[in-house]
Amino acid sequence: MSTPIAFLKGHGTENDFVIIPDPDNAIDLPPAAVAALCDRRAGLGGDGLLHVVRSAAHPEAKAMEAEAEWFMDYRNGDGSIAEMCGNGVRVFARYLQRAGHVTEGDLAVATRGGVKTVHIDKDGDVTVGMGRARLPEGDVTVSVGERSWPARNVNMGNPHAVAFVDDLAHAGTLYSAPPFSPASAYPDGVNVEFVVDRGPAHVAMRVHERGSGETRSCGTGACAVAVAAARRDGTDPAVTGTPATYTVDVPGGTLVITERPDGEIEMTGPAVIVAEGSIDMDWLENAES
Ligand SMILES: N[C@@H](CCC[C@H](N)C(=O)O)C(=O)O
Repeated sequence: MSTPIAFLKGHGTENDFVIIPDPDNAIDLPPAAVAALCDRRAGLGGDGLLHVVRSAAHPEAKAMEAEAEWFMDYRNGDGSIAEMCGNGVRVFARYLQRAGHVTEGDLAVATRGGVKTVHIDKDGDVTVGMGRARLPEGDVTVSVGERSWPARNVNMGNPHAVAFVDDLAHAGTLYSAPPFSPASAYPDGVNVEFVVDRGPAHVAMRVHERGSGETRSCGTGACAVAVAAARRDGTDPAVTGTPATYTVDVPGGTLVITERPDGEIEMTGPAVIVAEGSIDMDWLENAES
């Protein structure tokens, strides 16, 4: 029998993750293994997987090792790779704190989207510096059934299409990815957010995530929504010189997003570890094949 490997389970506003601590990058995690672990019925269940590796031990992170000791090797629930996961990096930091690798305060985490600065409160929220949003030009239309809406392109390291709707129920079941046009708009796929207003600088969203389906939260998505809502409201901190803060309700909780005059975006919310255990390697090897 193969040696079991350790896992933890955590979530940030109910965007949930299987966490695999692997400082030396010794565990092979092909897409089929990730998908099996994230399966909610036959596996552990998760929107995605956080592979916790020292930057020095991972070829994609080696160049960041001087800035950040740890690399978040993030995978979507279907096994695909994504550039960035905003809730994931907050849960990743909470894991490092719990494992004793870091204490509360500031730390740097390497991601495929670059090095991110995270601030951990001992028993409270975790804040991440998400970098700047890019707002590529281009008209995109997102559809659900007979309804369609113009969507704003927002890139937070990963691609988002943000559509303002009258009612979040109009997004339907979101069992499959909402179609968009032109079809060439997102050659690598896209995360789609549906947004309604709740009050001044306060919105609510649902999201269909690339590689995971509908999730109960998406951190990069919440940042994309906050920026799209601010621009729609005529607010641009780079112009006013004043930070803009938006509250974004997601089905799994609330995230608070601040965009500063230099364009840097910070996101704050809870990050929780809920369980730890070990994975039966015979099961995993069978599940992969
Ligand atoms: N849930 C994440 C985003 C994860 C990546 C996304 N599905 C993609 O493929 O870009 C978040 O909290 O940002």
